[in-house]
Amino acid sequence: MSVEPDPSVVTGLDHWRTLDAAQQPAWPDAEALERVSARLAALPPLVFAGEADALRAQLAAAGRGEAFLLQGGDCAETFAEATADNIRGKIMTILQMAVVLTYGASLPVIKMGRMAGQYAKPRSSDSETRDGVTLPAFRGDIINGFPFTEQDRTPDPQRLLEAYHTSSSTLNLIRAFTTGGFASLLRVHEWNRGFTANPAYARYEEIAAEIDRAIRFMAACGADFDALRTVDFYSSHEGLLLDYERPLTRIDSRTGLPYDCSAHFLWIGERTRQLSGAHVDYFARVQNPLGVKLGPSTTADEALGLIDRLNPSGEPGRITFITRMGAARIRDVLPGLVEKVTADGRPVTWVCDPMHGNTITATNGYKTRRFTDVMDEVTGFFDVHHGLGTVPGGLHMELTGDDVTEVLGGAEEIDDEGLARRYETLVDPRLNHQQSLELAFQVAELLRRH
Ligand SMILES: O=C[C@H](O)[C@H](O)COP(=O)(O)O
Ligand SMILES: C=C(OP(=O)(O)O)C(=O)O
Ligand SMILES: [Mn+2]
Repeated sequence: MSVEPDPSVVTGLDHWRTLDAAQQPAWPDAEALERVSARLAALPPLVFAGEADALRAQLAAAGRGEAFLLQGGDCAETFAEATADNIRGKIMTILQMAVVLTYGASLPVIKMGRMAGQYAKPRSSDSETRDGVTLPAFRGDIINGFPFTEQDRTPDPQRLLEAYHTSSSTLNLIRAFTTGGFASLLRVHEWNRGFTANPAYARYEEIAAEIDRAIRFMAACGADFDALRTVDFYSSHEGLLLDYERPLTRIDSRTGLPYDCSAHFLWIGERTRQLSGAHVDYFARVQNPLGVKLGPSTTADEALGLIDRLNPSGEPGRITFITRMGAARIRDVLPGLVEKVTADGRPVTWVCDPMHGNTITATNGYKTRRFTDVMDEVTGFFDVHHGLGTVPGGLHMELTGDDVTEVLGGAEEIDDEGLARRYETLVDPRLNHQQSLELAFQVAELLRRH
């Protein structure tokens, strides 16, 4: 039986069009956009509403300290990089980190990719100037192209369809890998043994050996490793480009309520979380679990206003606050915010993004981050929550499975010159495969100390 939606629910989904929408492209051809929207609206949803509900329940558990979220992937996915090797590398990295964190936290880890839709980027500047030529800034493959030509940089609505189809094939491979035996706990553990066998990472050997013993203990107890051959893996991206999110929003036949079926989880970015803006209005109306990024200037009133708008009834798991304060500021600014939000009583899940508050420019011009700053912010996040008796619910990372050189440091000691070796990101620097695993092992060490 299907439940018909209240007509006002459906008309409300277009209310954002009357509000200020930050960070949207200026499409040159409104009719072309309309044709694409109609096509997108007729295509199948990418995820099922029931999966988003299951994720909401798991995020609620993370908010209570009964699970831990690991969300990771590129800053900006690209169409060209949606290859089997790349997708496999990111999944492997996230699964390997998740095993280490499961052990470190003694909690189930919710696995989520910034994948299968992370194509739209907010930018500090609308334009870019090179050698006296000014063109629109690159806003992600779903909007325009990276090459610095007028044709590439002109927003093209056909890209929305390519984003949909690329997301669809990415998600298909994710589902195949995570349910077809590739993600089996024993295999992932073997990959981690391979990592710590490298002398460069010997300091993590102790935890790897402990995990090994734990797995042998499980085997001796008769654990059903066949049941551990599949994992749930959720998709997420920044809910930024409303011309994409609106046509992919569907009425759930079970409840008559709208879900944004472009991904399981959508987050509102630091630059688009204005209480009276289009993004907050739009996402308030869909049922998915939502994230909101909170930077160091966030006031308690803003955070409480976001709860009023996005989760007035205080449903557990509905809101995840992803704090990105910067290593230098987290210990000063996070406690007051967490205290005031906690006093409100409506639950939120607190997650740490240790990337976006720690971006610097290297001496040779590369946009980068220091591994030590990233780790310092994660440490500050755990310290603050432990100090307050609140729950550190997860990590939000920019990472890739490749051997890129975009973040400084780690055991490989990537330095300013080293960045040039393999700097491939089109927007923000990502931890490479090894740095991501190092981070997971260091977090496991940290959790052991706590
Ligand atoms: O991913 C985050 C933002 O899109 C990014 O940091 C903005 O970068 P910009 O300052 O280079 O525009
Ligand atoms: C744009 C991003 O982050 P923020 O909104 O926190 O700056 C991002 O996650 O890539
Ligand atoms: Mn980014």
